[in-house]
Amino acid sequence: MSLLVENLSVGRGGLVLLEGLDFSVSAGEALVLRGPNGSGKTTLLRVLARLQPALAGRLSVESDHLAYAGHADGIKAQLSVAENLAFWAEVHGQRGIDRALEDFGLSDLAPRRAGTLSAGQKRRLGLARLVVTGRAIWLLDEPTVSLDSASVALFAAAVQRHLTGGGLAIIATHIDLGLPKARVLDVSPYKARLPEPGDLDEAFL
Ligand SMILES: Nc1ncnc2c1ncn2[C@@H]1O[C@H](COP(=O)(O)OP(=O)(O)OP(=O)(O)O)[C@@H](O)[C@H]1O
Repeated sequence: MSLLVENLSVGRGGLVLLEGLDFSVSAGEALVLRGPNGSGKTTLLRVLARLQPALAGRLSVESDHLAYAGHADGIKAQLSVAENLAFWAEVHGQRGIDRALEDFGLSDLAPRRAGTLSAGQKRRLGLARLVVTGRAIWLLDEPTVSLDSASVALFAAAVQRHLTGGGLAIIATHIDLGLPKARVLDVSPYKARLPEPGDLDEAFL
């Protein structure tokens, strides 16, 4: 199990944001993406998750192994916490939600309608979804937003268990997750050069 990126360029809205990215992540490893607001971390994660195409370069990963958690929690408000997780488990052909409930401190909230959860509880449910997918490659965008320090520790422990079990994780975050062995990739050096006025074709001026 691995994810390999070679000379990758990514962008949004017609602009190249990052170019020349080269990295690989293997089973058992976590890669933390860092960089200022707007530098392109979300865009990179969306490309890795195959939600949008790369502009250039190569991405080698098996799509069937990907689990993406973006800014939206993807929670069904009318269903209970347990029903949400059971739904996602079934979608991914998995059984059993107890470990996900325990990992994210949701056991007591299992019967609660998800729409009534607090922001941090919703986020924990959104992250617990990853566990029930049974997928090996977690792509996580700002996973700790709304989480208190105890919940950040729960999340870090869940990621560590995932890595120990042979999974891998790529995580965009501005905070220290407390994952001692995680590698850090600062995307800033890969920032694409903006086109100079002289680069524009006269026909378009
Ligand atoms: N749908 C879109 N259309 C055009 N531009 C976009 C779109 N989405 C994002 N952008 C722009 O792309 C750039 C990169 O955004 P991105 O969300 O990838 O950055 P980020 O590094 O994840 O930022 P943050 O740390 O704030 O989450 C930003 O300038 C942003 O405004």
